[in-house]
Amino acid sequence: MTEVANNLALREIAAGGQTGPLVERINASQAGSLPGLLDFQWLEAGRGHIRGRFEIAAKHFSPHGLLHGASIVALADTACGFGCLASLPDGAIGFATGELKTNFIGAAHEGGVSCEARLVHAGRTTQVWDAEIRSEATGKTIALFRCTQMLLYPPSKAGGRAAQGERS
Ligand SMILES: CC(C)(COP(=O)(O)OP(=O)(O)OC[C@H]1O[C@@H](n2cnc3c(N)ncnc32)[C@H](O)[C@@H]1OP(=O)(O)O)[C@@H](O)C(=O)NCCC(=O)NCCSC(=O)c1cc(O)c2ccccc2c1O
Repeated sequence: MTEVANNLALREIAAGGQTGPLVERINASQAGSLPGLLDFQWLEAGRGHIRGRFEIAAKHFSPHGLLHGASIVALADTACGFGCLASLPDGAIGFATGELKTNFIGAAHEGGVSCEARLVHAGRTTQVWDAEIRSEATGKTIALFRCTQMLLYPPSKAGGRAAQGERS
C-alpha cells in the first residue's frame, strides 16, 4: 500500500493553528503530494481568492510535446481546493472536488503558468470556484476552469462520517 503523508491537517492549515501566514502554510502542506511534485507555488491566498503558478518543466508536458492539460487542471483544481480551505463556512471541516470543467483556449510552451481563482458561490453545502489560467510568457489566457467543491461536516451535523481530509 502506498504511504501518503497526511500533510493536509486541513483545519489547522485554515485556522492558523500553525505559525506563519496562510499562504506559507499552504505551500508547506503540499510537500510530497501531487501539487508539490508539480512544483506549484502559491503567492497569495485569502477568503474567496487565491493566486499561484508553476514554471514549465519537462514533467508538465504530454508525451508528444504539448503542455499537458492535466497539469493545467491540477493547478486550477488545487487553487480552488486551497481557496475553498481558506473560505470554509463555520462548522465545515473539509471539502472535496465534486465536479470540474475546463476550456483549453490557448497554448503555453515555456516560462510560467499562472492561475487566479475566485469564489463565485459560497453556499452551506457547496462552493463554486472560477479560475483563469494564463501563460506568463505571452500574457494570454490559456484555460478557463470552473469547479464545485463539496463541503464536508462532522458526523453529528451531517449524520455521516468523518471528513474526506481526515481519511487516513
Ligand atoms: C462529494 C461526496 C462527499 C458526496 O457524497 P454523497 O452525499 O453524494 O454520496 P454518499 O454519502 O453516498 O457517498 C458516496 C461515496 O463518497 C465517499 N464519501 C462520502 N462522504 C465521505 C466522507 N465524508 N469522507 C470520505 N469519503 C466520503 C464514499 O466513497 C462514499 O461511498 P460509500 O460506499 O462509502 O458510501 C462524495 O461523492 C465523494 O466523496 N466523492 C469523491 C470526492 C473526491 O474524492 N474528489 C476528488 C478528490 S479531492 C481533490 O481532488 C482535491 C483537490 C484539490 O485541489 C485539493 C487541494 C487542496 C487540498 C485537498 C485537495 C483535494 O482533496
